[in-house]
Formats: sequence, structure tokens, C-alpha cells
Amino acid sequence: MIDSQAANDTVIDCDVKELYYGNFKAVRDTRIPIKQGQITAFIGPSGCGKSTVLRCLNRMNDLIRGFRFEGHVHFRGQNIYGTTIDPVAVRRHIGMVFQQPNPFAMSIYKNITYGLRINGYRGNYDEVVERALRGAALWDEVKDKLKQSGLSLSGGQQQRLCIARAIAVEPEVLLMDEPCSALDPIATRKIEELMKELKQKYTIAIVTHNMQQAQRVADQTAFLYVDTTQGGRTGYLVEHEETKQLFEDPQQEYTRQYIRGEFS
Ligand SMILES: Nc1ncnc2c1ncn2[C@@H]1O[C@H](COP(=O)(O)OP(=O)(O)OP(=O)(O)O)[C@@H](O)[C@H]1O
Repeated sequence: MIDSQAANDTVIDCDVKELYYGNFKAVRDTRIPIKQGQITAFIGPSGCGKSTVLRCLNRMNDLIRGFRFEGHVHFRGQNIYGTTIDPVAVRRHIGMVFQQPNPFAMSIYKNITYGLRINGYRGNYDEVVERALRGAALWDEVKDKLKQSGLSLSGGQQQRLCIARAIAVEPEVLLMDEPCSALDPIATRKIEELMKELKQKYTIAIVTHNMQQAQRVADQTAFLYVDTTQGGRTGYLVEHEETKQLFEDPQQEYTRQYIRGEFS
């Protein structure tokens, strides 16, 4: 039985029973509740489906040919794959930051206002730009050069600009797909500190290769592994726990071996 308090805390209920790219079964049996105001990390070896599952949470897989899945993703109780649901509207509520910083080739200011313009926002753009850049801990570094290209910033600044762009439309959830993998350790730490601040306002799910990063930032951690027993390579959820529990007292032998580095 699902405890009702726990159910209320769940912003996204993701239940991937089977997920395919064409004939290839990429993921099975992965149910991960994304909890309000918390950071949930997806960890596991390459190819176990971390990014695939993350992209299911805001329908980013829709455009991939041959993609289909059985199961459900409910955002605040609503099926985001429902026939009447507009995926663009889903992504307004559930934003995304990618592995490679990908600012648009336009000014810092326009990077932030782009999403507002396409959504027909009629409020004060200057205010939103400042709020978003402050929220992404970038305001002090760029406030005097808002007309400069977003591409003129350092990698770490570009990633914070992408975070500012994502939060400008006030989503409820932020999905981050290895947001630090292209960054040096100092820029990485800045993003990690920023994530801890952002979770006061946003619910966050992050894919990371880095177990130390999961331990530093995540409240919850989901460990996925690859099942090769049927001749394929199908990712599945092994264990989902509070981060401390998962790393200090995992319940599954595979988790124990993975966090000890006994396989990669
Ligand atoms: N667009 C696609 N078309 C076909 N297969 C795909 C596609 N994207 C991913 N896959 C396959 O699905 C499986 C899961 O990939 P995914 O990128 O989700 O794993 P991951 O755990 O995030 O891996 P990594 O840590 O290496 O990024 C892999 O076998 C991958 O080759």
C-alpha cells in the first residue's frame, strides 16, 4: 500500500515497465518516484538507461524514431503521455539541462528571454532576466555584459546560463543530464552548490557518472544496472534509497559491488 504522505511528496511518478528503441529493449522494471524539493540521482554503468529514463520524465524521447514504452509517467497525478497533453507544455513544467552547455548563439539576455518570448510572456523581461541569473548564481559575473554572446562565457558560466534559461520559465522540476561532465572541478563544485540552493525552489533529478557527486548532492539515489542474461543489454532499477542508506547500507548485492568499485 502506498503511504498517502509519501504519495503527496511525489512530484513525478515514473514507472517504466518496458522501453524500446525499435526492437531493442533498452530499459525494464524501473519505477522511481521523484520527491518534492529533493535531488534524486540516477547512477549506474554506461548504457544502463539513466539518460533514457531521465528523458522520459519530460518526453524528450518523443522525437527519437522507434521509441516506445509501456508504463506511465505521472506529473502531479497527471499522465504526461496522455493523448491530449502537449509535450511543449510538459517541458515548461519540467525543464532540462544537458551534458554539454548549449547556450543559443545570441546575447546572454536573449538566451534567458527566449523561452518567455515563445510562451508569449507579457511581464517585465528585465526582472525575469535578473531573477533567473541570480537564481543560477551568475548575475554578479554577467550583469554588466548582458548584450554579449552567451557563447563568450566560460564552460561553467555557460552551464549556469543554461540553468538560468531553464528556470526563467519557472518550471517545477529540473532534469539535469550529467550537467558537470564537461566542466573542471571548480566549475563542477559551483554547479553542485547551486543545485543545493535550487532544490529549495525546484525538484531536481540528475544523471551522474560520479558516485561522489551523488553522495555530495543527492537526497535520493537510484542505482540502475544492465541485465545481459537474456542475450540483450537491458537496463533496470536495482535499488532506490535515500542516498546515505544506498551508499552505507545497500540492500542489494549488485549495489554493494558497484559502490565498492568491484565492477564498472
Ligand atoms: N536514440 C537511441 N537510439 C537507439 N538506442 C539508444 C538511443 N539512445 C540510447 N540508446 C541505447 O539505450 C541504452 C541506454 O542508453 P542511455 O544513454 O540511456 O544509457 P546511460 O546509462 O545514460 O549511458 P551513459 O552513462 O553511457 O550515458 C544503450 O544501450 C543505448 O545504446
